[in-house]
Amino acid sequence: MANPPVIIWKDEVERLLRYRELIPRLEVALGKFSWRDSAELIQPVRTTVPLQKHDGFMGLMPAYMENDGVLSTKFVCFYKREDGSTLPATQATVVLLDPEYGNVKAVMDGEVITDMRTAAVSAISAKLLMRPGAEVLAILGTGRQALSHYNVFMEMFSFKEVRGLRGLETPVSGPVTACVSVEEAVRGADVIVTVTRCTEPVLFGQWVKAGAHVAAVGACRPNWRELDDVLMKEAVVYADSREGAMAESGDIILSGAEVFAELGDVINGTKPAHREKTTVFKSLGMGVQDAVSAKLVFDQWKARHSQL
Ligand SMILES: NC(=O)C1=CN([C@@H]2O[C@H](COP(=O)(O)OP(=O)(O)OC[C@H]3O[C@@H](n4cnc5c(N)ncnc54)[C@H](O)[C@@H]3O)[C@@H](O)[C@H]2O)C=CC1
Ligand SMILES: O=C(O)C1=NCCCC1
Repeated sequence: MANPPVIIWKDEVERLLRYRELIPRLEVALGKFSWRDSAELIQPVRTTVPLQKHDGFMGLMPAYMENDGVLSTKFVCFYKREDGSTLPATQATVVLLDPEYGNVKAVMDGEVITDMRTAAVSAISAKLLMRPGAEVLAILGTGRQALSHYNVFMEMFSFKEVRGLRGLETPVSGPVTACVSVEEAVRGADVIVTVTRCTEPVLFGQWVKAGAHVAAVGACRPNWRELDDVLMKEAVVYADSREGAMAESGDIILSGAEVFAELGDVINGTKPAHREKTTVFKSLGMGVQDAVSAKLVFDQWKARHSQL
C-alpha cells in the first residue's frame, strides 16, 4: 500500500523553495514545453470555472512530465475584487502524484509556489529580453506578486533604482522610490512589471520608453486588461504558453496583437530575443511551472526528513 500523502504547508514551502534552484529548473521546463513533444511533457490550457456570485474563478492546472516522473495539478482560486479586500487575490493548493500508480504523494500550499514561480518566470523574461545595462525597474501593484517580483529581481539583477506606487515600500525590505502616479513610475523605466488586479488598462504605450521590457502578469481573463492597444501593437510580444495567451489574455485577444514567441522558443534558440525593441512578456501562469516547483519542494522535504 502507498504511504499516505505528506502535507507541506506555507511556512515549510517558504523554507524549502529557493530562487537559485527554482530558476534553472523553470528554464529547462519552459524549453521542454515549447518543443511540444507529448512524449516528454503534457500541459493543457487551464480549465477555469467562473464563481460568478463571488466575482472569482477556480482554475485547475494539471501537468505531466514523463521523463522527470512528475504528475501534478494545482487548484487556484483568483478574484477580481477591486474593493480593497484584505483577502489574497489568489489562493492555491498543489497536489503531487506518483505517475506510476496515481496515488497522491504530497499536498502542499500553492500560494508561495504561485508567488515565487510567477516572479521567477518574469525574471527569466527580463534576463532574456531586457536591454543590457538596464538601470530602472518599475513595479505596478503593491500586493503579493509585487513583493515576490521585487525579491527575485533584486536577487538576480542590479538596478540602480526601483520605482513603485505608494504602498510598495511597506512590504519590501529595500529602497523604493514612491511615485504618485503610474506615469511617474514608468516614464524612463527600462523594465516594468505589472502585477495588478486591474481589469482596464493601467499601463499606456505613450509612457513606455522605446526598448523597455514589460513583464505583464495580471489580467488573466479574456476580457481583462492591464496594457493598452498602443503598447501591445508596438511591442514584440512573448508569452509563456501561446495557447494560454490566445485563450486567456485580454491584452492579446482584444488588442489583436500577435504572439511572436514563447519564452521557451528563445531558450531553445528557435526564436530570437529582440532585446533592442520594446518587448512585452505576457504571463498567464502554467501548470508545468507549478509541477517543477512542487517537485523541488517535495525533493527538499524528503532530503530534510531523511536526515531527522
Ligand atoms: N501570470 C501568473 O502566473 C499569475 C498572475 N496573477 C495575477 O497577478 C495579479 C496580482 O496578484 P497578487 O499580487 O497576488 O494580488 P494582490 O491582491 O496581492 O495585489 C493586487 C494589487 O493590484 C493593485 N491594483 C488593483 N487595482 C489597481 C489599479 N487600478 N491600478 C493599480 N494597481 C491596482 C492593488 O492595489 C494591489 O496592490 C492578479 O491579477 C493575479 O490574478 C497571480 C498569480 C499568477
Ligand atoms: O498561474 C496561476 O497560478 C494564476 N494565473 C492567473 C491567475 C491567478 C493564478
